[in-house]
Amino acid sequence: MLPAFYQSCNEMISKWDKLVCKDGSCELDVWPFLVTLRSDVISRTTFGSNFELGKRIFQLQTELAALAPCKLYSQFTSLDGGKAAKDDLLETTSVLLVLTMILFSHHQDWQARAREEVFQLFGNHKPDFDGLNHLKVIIFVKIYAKSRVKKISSQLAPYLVIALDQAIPKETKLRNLSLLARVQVILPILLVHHDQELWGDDAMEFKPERFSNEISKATKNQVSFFPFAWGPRICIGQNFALMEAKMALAIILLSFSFELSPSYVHAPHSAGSLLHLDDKVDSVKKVRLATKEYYSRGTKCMVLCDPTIGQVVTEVVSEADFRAMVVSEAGNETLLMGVDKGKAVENERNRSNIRPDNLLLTGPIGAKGENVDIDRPKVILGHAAVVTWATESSPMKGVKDIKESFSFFSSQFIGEMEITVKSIAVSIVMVTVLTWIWRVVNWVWLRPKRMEKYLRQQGLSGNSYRFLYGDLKENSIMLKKAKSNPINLTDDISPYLFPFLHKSIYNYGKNCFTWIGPIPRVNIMEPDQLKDIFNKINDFQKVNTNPLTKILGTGLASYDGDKWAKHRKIINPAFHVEKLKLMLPAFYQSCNEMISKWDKLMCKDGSCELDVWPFLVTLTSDVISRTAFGSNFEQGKRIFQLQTELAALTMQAAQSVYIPGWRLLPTKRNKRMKEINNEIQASLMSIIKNREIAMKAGEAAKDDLLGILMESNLREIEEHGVGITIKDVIEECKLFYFAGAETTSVLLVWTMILLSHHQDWQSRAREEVFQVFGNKKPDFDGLNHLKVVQMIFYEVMRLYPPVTALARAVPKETKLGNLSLPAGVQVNLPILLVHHDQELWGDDTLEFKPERFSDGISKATKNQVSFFPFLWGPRMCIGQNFALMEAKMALARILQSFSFELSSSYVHAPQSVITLHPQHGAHLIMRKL
Ligand code: HEM
Repeated sequence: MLPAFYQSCNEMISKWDKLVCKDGSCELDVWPFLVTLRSDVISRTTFGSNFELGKRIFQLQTELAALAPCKLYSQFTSLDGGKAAKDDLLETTSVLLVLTMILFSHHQDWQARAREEVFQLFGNHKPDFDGLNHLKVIIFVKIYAKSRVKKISSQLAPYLVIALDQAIPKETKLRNLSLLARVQVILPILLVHHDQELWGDDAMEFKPERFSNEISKATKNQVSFFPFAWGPRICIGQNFALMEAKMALAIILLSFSFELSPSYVHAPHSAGSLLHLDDKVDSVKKVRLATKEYYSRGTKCMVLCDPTIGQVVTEVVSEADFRAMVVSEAGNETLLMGVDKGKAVENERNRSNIRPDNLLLTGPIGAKGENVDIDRPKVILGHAAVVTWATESSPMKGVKDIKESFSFFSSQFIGEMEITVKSIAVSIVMVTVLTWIWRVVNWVWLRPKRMEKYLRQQGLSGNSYRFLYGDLKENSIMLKKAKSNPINLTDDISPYLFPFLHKSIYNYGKNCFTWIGPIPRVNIMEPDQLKDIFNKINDFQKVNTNPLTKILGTGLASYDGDKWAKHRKIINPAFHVEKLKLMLPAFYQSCNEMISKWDKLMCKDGSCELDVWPFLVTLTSDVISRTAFGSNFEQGKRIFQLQTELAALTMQAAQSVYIPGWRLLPTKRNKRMKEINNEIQASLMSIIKNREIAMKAGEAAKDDLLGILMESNLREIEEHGVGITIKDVIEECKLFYFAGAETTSVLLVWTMILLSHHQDWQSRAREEVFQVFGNKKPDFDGLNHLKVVQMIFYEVMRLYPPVTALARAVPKETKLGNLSLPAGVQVNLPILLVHHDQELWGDDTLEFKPERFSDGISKATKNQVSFFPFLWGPRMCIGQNFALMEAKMALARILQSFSFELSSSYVHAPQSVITLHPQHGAHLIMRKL
């Protein structure tokens, strides 16, 4: 970065060269040049461009600082914002340099020593890095500022006032002090730097020799010098700033000598949180400042008056400074500059009398000035000052009537401020509205059309995009129509469940695309492409269509990336086979309760007609209640009912176009969903809290899903410092409920329906169960040996997969085989359609033939990704073994106790409500064995 420093410094020196008069000297206000230098260096080193290019940004920032000091204020008090850091950088080094020049002007001996050192090291050569590191005399002291000014000392002596404040978030011990939460501590850097107890009687004197033996010697190893702050949050740009300042000063010293101009007014002050120098007049060679500079530039200026004598008494401050004061301090205690009556001056000639020790503080000035009690200003020290307004054309000299001057100020200045603020507000609203219009137009039209063109170029086909709704309307009409026609058990259910997709595939081929509102979804049915999608979980992410659906459960199933990996790692142990064994009694108990209920419903002839669907739903939710929470279903019943209701509402919501922000509207559905969610959260929270209390009381972690999850989380925290939060645990529990109960009851119900229809397979399954267990209680090993039952389950899930289709989002342009998918599209993974695909499964694909799986899945699929009821790859269902074990236990107990067949009242109507439900239930004739 050194060349950038050098170039910027040289540019400044060249400008000064041009300003020098014939006698080789000139009077110059160096401050603006040093500010420009600073922003030039920042522009070059940050953006690689020169200042001219960044000038606009810089101008805008300066204007912003003037108009919105409150904003700046807050930015600086929390030193975390990036912008704050940048503004910091812009100001601080210029302040350091200007004060160094002022002090060197006043202490010519040190200026000479510094110049000597620079000449010795560089002669007339360009300063280099090593040389700059060897500059010892140039020591910068006590002049660094970076936070908001908190207090101004009455003896606003030589340098700048500076303090850092630190908020205390919780009650904290500070040595022998106990500080309450929210108290703030002020670290008055300036006062510490000037403290006689720390620095001796000559604390206020300019003596760079203090630092001849490094800072630690000068401070006697105490924390008494911290212009760059101290500790872990020490200014990150310290070296940058010092190197830049050394370079600038070296070049200045090599080119010029300087002294104070007689018109120099020493008045360091601060505006907002930044340190500015007021009329910082310095001289280069023989100097004289153009005090009139503000006037000659035509800039409006402020004049400070002494209210007691009603006269203009002091120098101009910049308009920006004044705006800052007015806006930020309205109604609050205000810091204004004025003069002590005794030292007040009556005319311009004596302006130079204004010294820092004449400064005083005044009280509130009111929002628009109206409330100022001119007669009794709240004077903290000395006399109040009132600010009036002057322009080049009407400089307000010798204002007699303060009230007059004040109303002048109110009408002119505030009026102007209001207009400016109004026009800025209007511009902001306009820009915001235009941006939103652009976004909406892009979202509903331009982007979909762009993507459509791209997809067609890939050889993909589908309907042309229709405004906003895409294919949704047609889809919903077709779905309604399909539902009105009853189907038989042997019919293909895909046109019934997905009539629109079915038609699209028929019209455009398997790789067609459909429109989910303005988002195109490419259908993928080719096993290799599916494999790629399942493996590349970061390229193909979970779809984030409707935030409403998140209410159902955000847990593991909805995360991506690191969060997913972490949660999966913590939850995995809960589904370990060893843990499954421990859950078997819970499975057994729940199944037995169901069987007992059925027993009680039997008529005298030992048979009855029964809709088994609600019983199976109760069974699986009972199992998940017991295994997840160690409590029985009755306790979790409410949660389960609510989850079911929530699923139905979510499905409704997911079928309409997703409009951002819609879910926040207080529609009946949205309100109900929120209510349900809150109740579920509260119930789960109480279960988890009770568990925590028990664990704290020394009870061993339970062997249920929640206990194992909490234990695994604790282990993760011990090993890696962070685990998941209670809120996360709640989300995972909600997910267990939904993913664990719904899916398995669906598997069981279709199994019973299909076994009713295929009595031969029912007999074979029962035979196997009796062979393995007789009438005994099914055990873990035995369940693992149920081969026919396993084949039946696979075939049921092939024909009736509980999860019928999934989608994935494509966040960035991605290759998939020979396809290139643009960012923003989605891929559709139609599990059911792939499971029924004749090309993959043969002509008998729609037939119920469990024997396909007699040699396992890989043989049945010929090692292709053509069967994935639990998905495939790293995101495969975590509860697969749990579900299969539970289903085996249930079917074994049912087969041991009953035979069953379809009732004549059974209506075949599979319905996709997230999972594949039997719309009209499962009416069977059950016979006691
Ligand atoms: C027959 C029963 C089940 C079927 C067919 C099934 C199916 C699936 C499918 C297809 C996925 C992938 C979803 C996606 O990535 O979009 C999945 C994920 C998941 N399932 Fe299951 N599931 C069943 C039972 C269970 C059970 C009993 C539990 C827990 C008690 C469970 C817990 C989960 C979880 C936590 C995930 C998310 C995994 C991840 O994203 O890493 N599932 N399941």
